[in-house]
Amino acid sequence: MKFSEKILKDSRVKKYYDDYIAHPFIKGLGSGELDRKRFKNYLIQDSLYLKEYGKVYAHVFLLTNDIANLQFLHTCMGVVVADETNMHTQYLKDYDLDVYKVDHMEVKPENRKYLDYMLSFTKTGDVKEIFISALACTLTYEYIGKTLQENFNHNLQDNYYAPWINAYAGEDFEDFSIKSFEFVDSICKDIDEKEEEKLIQIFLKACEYEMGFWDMSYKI
Ligand SMILES: Cc1ncc(CN)c(N)n1
Repeated sequence: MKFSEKILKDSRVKKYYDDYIAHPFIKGLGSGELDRKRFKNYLIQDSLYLKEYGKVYAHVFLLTNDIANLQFLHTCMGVVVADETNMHTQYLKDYDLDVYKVDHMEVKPENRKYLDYMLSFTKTGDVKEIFISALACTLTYEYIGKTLQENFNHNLQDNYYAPWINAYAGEDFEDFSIKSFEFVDSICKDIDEKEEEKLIQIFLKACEYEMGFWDMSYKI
């Protein structure tokens, strides 16, 4: 079995996925009833998150030598600092904000800790560890987007959060997620069980930080 399949089949990972779908912030996105103040809080923190998250991929880029993977890592940075950030820019207009104004705002501790966790692996220089620490970000959002699209399909046209849901449930993000898995499988093809478990622990810790991010966003 490929390592990416092992990650997805892991019962500890599945538990996080179920808990995200039950989270009030995520349920509110699906129903459209999430308080906009909470979403504003999320947008600000996530805009701050994305610009530093992009640097995690930039570190992997620097440690990579073959052109195919360099192209993929260039895409990763583009998804984060262009595509996702541009979506936030659209929403931020509703709050009389833009990413440049947000740039100088305070990074909340839950956000900072998650970023510092991922950035800590850039110091070890191990591509597998760095990339796996960043992977939960992509995979959990794809899962959340797709699940919300499936569960709330009947009322999405009037849902303020539909552009957010559709972006993460869409083909472009799915393609990004598939390519992320292919990259993981290529860099992890020779690892033993012990290293697999070490990397799964990193993935699980990132899942925990993702949950902390939803809690932080909901709390105002
Ligand atoms: C905190 C967080 N995690 C994941 C994603 C999706 N890239 C995001 N925008 N923000």
